[in-house]
Amino acid sequence: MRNIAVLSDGSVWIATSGGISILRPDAGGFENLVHEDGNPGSLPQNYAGSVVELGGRIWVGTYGGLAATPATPPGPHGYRFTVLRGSDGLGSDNVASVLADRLGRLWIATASGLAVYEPATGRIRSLGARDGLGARFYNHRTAALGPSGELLFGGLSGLTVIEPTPQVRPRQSDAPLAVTAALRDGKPLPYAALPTARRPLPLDNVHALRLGFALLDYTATDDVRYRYRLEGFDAQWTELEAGVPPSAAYTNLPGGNYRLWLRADIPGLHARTVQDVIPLEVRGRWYERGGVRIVLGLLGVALVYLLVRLRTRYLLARADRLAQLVQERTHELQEANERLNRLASVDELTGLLNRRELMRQLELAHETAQRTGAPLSILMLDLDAFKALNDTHGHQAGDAALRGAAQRVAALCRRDDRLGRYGGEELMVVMQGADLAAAAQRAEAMRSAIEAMEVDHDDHCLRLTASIGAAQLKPGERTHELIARADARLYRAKREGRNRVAASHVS
Ligand SMILES: Nc1nc2c(ncn2[C@@H]2O[C@H](COP(=O)(O)OP(=O)(O)OP(=O)(O)O)[C@@H](O)[C@H]2O)c(=O)[nH]1
Repeated sequence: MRNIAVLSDGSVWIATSGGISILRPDAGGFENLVHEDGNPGSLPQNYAGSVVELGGRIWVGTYGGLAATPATPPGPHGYRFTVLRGSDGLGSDNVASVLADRLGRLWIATASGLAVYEPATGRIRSLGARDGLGARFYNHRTAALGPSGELLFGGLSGLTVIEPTPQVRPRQSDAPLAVTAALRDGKPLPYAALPTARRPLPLDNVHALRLGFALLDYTATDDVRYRYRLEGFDAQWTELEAGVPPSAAYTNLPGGNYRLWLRADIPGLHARTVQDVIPLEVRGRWYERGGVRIVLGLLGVALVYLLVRLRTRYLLARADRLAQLVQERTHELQEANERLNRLASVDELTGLLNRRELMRQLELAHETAQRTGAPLSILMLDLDAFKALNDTHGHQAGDAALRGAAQRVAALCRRDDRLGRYGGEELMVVMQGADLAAAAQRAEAMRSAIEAMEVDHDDHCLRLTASIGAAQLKPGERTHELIARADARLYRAKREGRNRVAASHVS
């Protein structure tokens, strides 16, 4: 139990460390008021000390602030409290003691200062050294009213005695706020040249400016709170920490006329705010002046234009180079493809069409013949006794002979003919537009050209002959049937003694 107070309606309020218990003479038992989480109208904190009735309200000092509730009997929701806290001007939430003076004011001692509250105006004023207060920290429930109405509060550094009088008018200081030092680029300004509200500070080519300022009243300097704002430059006031010599600093201010607002807030029973305005005249640097700006702007535009032109030219040249490169690469690729196609369709040894290409050409000629009805004949040509030549003179001699025969036959081919190597030492000639008689006649010329051929190899003169089978496409016949017939005639030529042309079928 911390305190007992008998109120005007006869109820007894008992403040304890676990809330308030109320005893009414006409009712049995206690009504208990405690803090309830989530209920802002409940007691702010259970540790309660002082209970004071004043101005139709009951004031309860707690460790959660000063709580007040109407003294009239509670409504259906019970007592509902409003709270004044440290942030409202009490100095701390931790209320040590509360006393009412005979002028109807509440004096609230907290763990961090002493404040006076006027219920009529709702004003809270925090007392300081300027009001003659020597103590700062007050103990719990160490307060009493003296016989002449003086208020006594016990604190860590002694006893505070307050004699409340309605006409307390201590000597009021009207000390002004003034600039006490100025540093331009680190160089101090003589005292006589310090700026005032009527004497602007000229700033020519100054990078860094620092202005020290102070309230010219040196009682309880730590209580004074300072702030400043440069109109036209700062969006907000800059608050300075208590105890630090106040100063405002700026660097590289753009040219123009400014007003530096300085402000000092003095707390206490007679709290007041002092303000001063210092004009600053910053002359623009050479590049900030009108004409120079226009010239610089034009130069900038010209530079950007030049850069864009140069960049465009560079990009166009690069695009040209790339296009040229792409063209060169495409050409090389085309050539490579052509080479590949040639390689894919040409026989390496003889330089004639290879079998795959030969068959493709035969199919094309077959399609044309089918479509146009023009005759189509083929020759199957096989070198005679080629194995013996290989065996006698060697494989390379065989190759040379094969190449020689291919050249002779090629020399006798026409523009529309297609000559290819069908297999080992076997050649095929596709003759578009040639009937059997014409084909047989030209086969005979080829045979005789091979017979007359002499191939020099390793001091040897190689001679050889060839057998040829000729066949003309019959209506409706397929290519493999045509080849089979020509082949059959070739073998007949072989059977009949080689070195001859067989152009008709004799079984
Ligand atoms: N040097 C060489 N020989 C080849 C090539 N292709 C096939 N030959 C050879 O040609 C020979 C063909 O022999 P055969 O099929 O018995 O026929 P041939 O000896 O010509 O006798 P006939 O056709 O009956 O007159 C084989 O010995 C193959 O090795 C080649 O590209 N170069």
